[in-house]
Amino acid sequence: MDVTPEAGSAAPARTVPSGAAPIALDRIRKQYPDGTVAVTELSLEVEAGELMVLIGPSGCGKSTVLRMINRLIEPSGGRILLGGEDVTGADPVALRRRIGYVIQNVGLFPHQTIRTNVGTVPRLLGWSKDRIRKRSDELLELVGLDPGKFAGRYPHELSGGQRQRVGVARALAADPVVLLMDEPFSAVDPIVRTRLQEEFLRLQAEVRKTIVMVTHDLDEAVRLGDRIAVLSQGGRLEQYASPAKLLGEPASAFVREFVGTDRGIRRLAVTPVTRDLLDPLSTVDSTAGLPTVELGSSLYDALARMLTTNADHCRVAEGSEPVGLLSRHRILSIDYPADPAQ
Ligand SMILES: Nc1ncnc2c1ncn2[C@@H]1O[C@H](COP(=O)(O)OP(=O)(O)OP(=O)(O)O)[C@@H](O)[C@H]1O
Repeated sequence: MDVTPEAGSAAPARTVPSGAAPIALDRIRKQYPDGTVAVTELSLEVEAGELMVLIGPSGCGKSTVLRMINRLIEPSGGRILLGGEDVTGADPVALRRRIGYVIQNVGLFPHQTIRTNVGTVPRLLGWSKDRIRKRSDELLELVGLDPGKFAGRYPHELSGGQRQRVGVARALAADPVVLLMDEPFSAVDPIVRTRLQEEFLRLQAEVRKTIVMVTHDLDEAVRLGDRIAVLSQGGRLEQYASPAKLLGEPASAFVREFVGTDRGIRRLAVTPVTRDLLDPLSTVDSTAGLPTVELGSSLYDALARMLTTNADHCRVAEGSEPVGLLSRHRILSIDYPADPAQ
């Protein structure tokens, strides 16, 4: 992958992985001209290569925060640091070339081919035609679209899910140090959405960008986020934590209500199968016919396998080696730490 940093890029030497920069919001504020205070004062940091999700009720300021990072919205106060560099006063157009942006419904140019759409930022950066073409095709492949089939098509000749992938390819084309995504998967139906999320996780494992994603879907946040920031009205930070911590230890009544009554199920999705939960294989007369899950897969997956096969146990393996048995009963009787706020 082309990781040539753009002139003026300030990604510091310590940035790991290369091609991604940490973001720090330092007491940023936004008051719109009509007096609405969308973001009161928000400070948080996103590590290089981390996927951070912003979530909260409608109107709490998520999109405002996101758009202040690429200065589509000018902050009223505070600082934004990208790779340690204060970009609050930087030229917004140059800044946006270092920051990929993916929005709902993508916003592809309808009269340009898919390849031309993907090459938008490289063209602005003055890359040669050959390099743009090569890069566009590489990106299309990366998001699972065969360039031979799709590069010459126009946006209306693609499905919604395919267009969304083109949007991601376009945002990644000039190898930005940060990717901002505003409800990127919400315009597609739930099945396509789940598939796009899975593909996106695979893609992120490969490109390891620093990503800030806005969503209103808690399941999406839990599935995709390394950390989740829950905001309340006025862009107030209620909690900033890993999905497991957020579901397991909501920091306030607001967060507890926000993560909802079905958080028990969601916690199963973020809790791995570990050795301490296992019984010996000899607990049952025969393990033949039992479903098998990998050590480290989620309790949710293990339970789902047992329910669909009508089994009370599943075999747990590490690679090809069976290491123990996990029972339904064990999963359902896990004693999570008490919720401190209850
Ligand atoms: N241009 C504007 N002028 C005045 N107020 C605005 C403007 N844009 C947004 N707001 C207000 O700022 C607040 C935050 O809006 P924002 O779009 O950031 O919220 P959000 O959390 O992304 O909402 P949603 O989930 O509904 O998209 C809201 O009260 C909104 O009405």
